[in-house]
Amino acid sequence: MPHSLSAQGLACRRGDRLLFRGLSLALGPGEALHVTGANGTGKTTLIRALAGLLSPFAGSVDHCGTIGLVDERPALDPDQPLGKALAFWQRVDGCTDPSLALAALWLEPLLEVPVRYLSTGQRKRAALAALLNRGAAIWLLDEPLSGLDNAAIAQVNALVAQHVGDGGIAVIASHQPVVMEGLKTLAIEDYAVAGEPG
Ligand SMILES: Nc1ncnc2c1ncn2[C@@H]1O[C@H](COP(=O)(O)OP(=O)(O)OP(=O)(O)O)[C@@H](O)[C@H]1O
Repeated sequence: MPHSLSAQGLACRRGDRLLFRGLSLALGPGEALHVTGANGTGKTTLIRALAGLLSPFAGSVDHCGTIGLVDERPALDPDQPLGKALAFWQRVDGCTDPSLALAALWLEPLLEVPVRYLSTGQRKRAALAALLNRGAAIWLLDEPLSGLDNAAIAQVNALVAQHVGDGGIAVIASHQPVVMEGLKTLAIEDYAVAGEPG
């Protein structure tokens, strides 16, 4: 069955506040969506709902294909050298050749460095390498460009474009511009609940 990700009539609340409602989307192979919105409007909440980590208040999410999530939590053991921390996920994800991901994100010189010593941008690149190694069809990326320098931003844009060009699906929540042909956009404010400031 082809990969897909969809949401119907989604409403999500955090605490006692309804953030958005009536949000529907449908993505198939080779489609990408840029989720935009001011701080606190619910981009992270939407990504977590799409990942199945948060139950929506109303509506539903369906997907077909493996999900790979990158968010502010890199899920890499801070006490391990980067190479070992990544190797843990390589075993979990059944990745036999991490060399492409390490090269694509310029991580080879950092493999002996404990994760806790990595800079913000280096840590983000490491999380993206783990995503590449996962081989997931559906990428859910929450602020994947934050903390990255210009070269890394260009590289991540290229990697996402390549993933989508290869038939993958990507949802990218980002304040920064995402450069990709055919990219759809979802402004989360369009689904904000009236009288509920962000
Ligand atoms: N566990 C929680 N309990 C209560 N409120 C929460 C919780 N987590 C988040 N919120 C609130 O929900 C709102 C949406 O948060 P969310 O992280 O989804 O926004 P965002 O659009 O991703 O923001 P940003 O651009 O700053 O990353 C915010 O007002 C936030 O304070």
